Amino acid sequence: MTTPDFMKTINSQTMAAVIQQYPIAMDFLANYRLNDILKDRPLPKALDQVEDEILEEFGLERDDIVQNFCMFLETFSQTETSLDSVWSITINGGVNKLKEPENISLTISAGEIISIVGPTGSGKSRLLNDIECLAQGDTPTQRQIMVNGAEIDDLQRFEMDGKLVAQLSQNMNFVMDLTAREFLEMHAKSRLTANVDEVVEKCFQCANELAGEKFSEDTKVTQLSGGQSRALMIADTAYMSESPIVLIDEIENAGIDRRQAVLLLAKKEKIILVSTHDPLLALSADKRIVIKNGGIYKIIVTSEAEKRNLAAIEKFDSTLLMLRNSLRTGELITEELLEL
Ligand SMILES: Nc1ncnc2c1ncn2[C@@H]1O[C@H](COP(=O)(O)OP(=O)(O)OP(=O)(O)O)[C@@H](O)[C@H]1O
Repeated sequence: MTTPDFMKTINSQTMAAVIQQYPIAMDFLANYRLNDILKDRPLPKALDQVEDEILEEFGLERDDIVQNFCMFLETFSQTETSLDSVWSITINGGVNKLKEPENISLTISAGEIISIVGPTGSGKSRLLNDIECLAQGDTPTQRQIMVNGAEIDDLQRFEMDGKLVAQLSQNMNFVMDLTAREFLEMHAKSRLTANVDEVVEKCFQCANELAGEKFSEDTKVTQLSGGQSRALMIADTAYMSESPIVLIDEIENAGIDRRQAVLLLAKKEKIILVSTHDPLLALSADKRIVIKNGGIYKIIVTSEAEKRNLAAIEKFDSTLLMLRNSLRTGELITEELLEL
């Protein structure tokens, strides 16, 4: 929708209806100290009731406020629609740490899960960073990232900066002292989510399914464990983020149902790249990129035979999980326990 389209909506719909559709509208009103305007009528009519003094403070006429409001909504809605249309990215190879060419071109489509494996220090995070900054031959690897099969120019790179990729990194440090519900609500509103309560509820339930240890809506985010905060961010990314690409760095230590987390994100038609040392996660992906000496050394498509091995790996994994839980609860690790 463009500014003139928003103008029509704003003139014909009550502010209550506009706010319900675009909760971020409340932030705009708060900026102009207009939180308390009458919401049972369209904005121009509501502004008629506002004292001149308040408007003079900002040096604005009533018409300017309406115009600015429409532009504000247009800016936010554009961020949403332009990102809807990313259906693939292509990694064009550069060079490894020895400056040998990678000689590859890999296209990854929406809904695909790609794992990245390789020894510590081999360059897995570097590859994720190249994708995040939409490298154009200007990083140490000289890789080039294309979007929807086409090269991107500086302007597009700038416009997509920070919007294309949601990065779930190892450490989730929350700086604000909000409850889990307040945190989710804040995100829902700033992302123009239409039905805030419903989405917040879904996110919260999903985070609790993923997290080993349950938490309540009133738990402060600063008090969540590493695993719980990771689960909260994964649910938040799945249900609210418009970013078409999700990069996950080392999910295995997080104490959450990591396989379920990755499958959930893929179901949302996102492009998922997971850097991992974990066989369960690596084989859950459609393909895995093997990194050696800073370069893409192999791309392996997960075969049906490998997928069949997942069941056996899951069994090992649940034994390990059970051992971890026994340790945590102060039990002794006996031979009987290992034979279970
Ligand atoms: N092709 C390359 N050319 C030059 N430097 C590179 C290249 N690839 C990676 N590096 C550099 O090598 C270092 C280690 O890479 P990185 O941190 O990506 O490893 P990693 O595989 O993620 O390690 P870990 O498993 O320990 O997290 C970084 O400084 C990175 O910038």
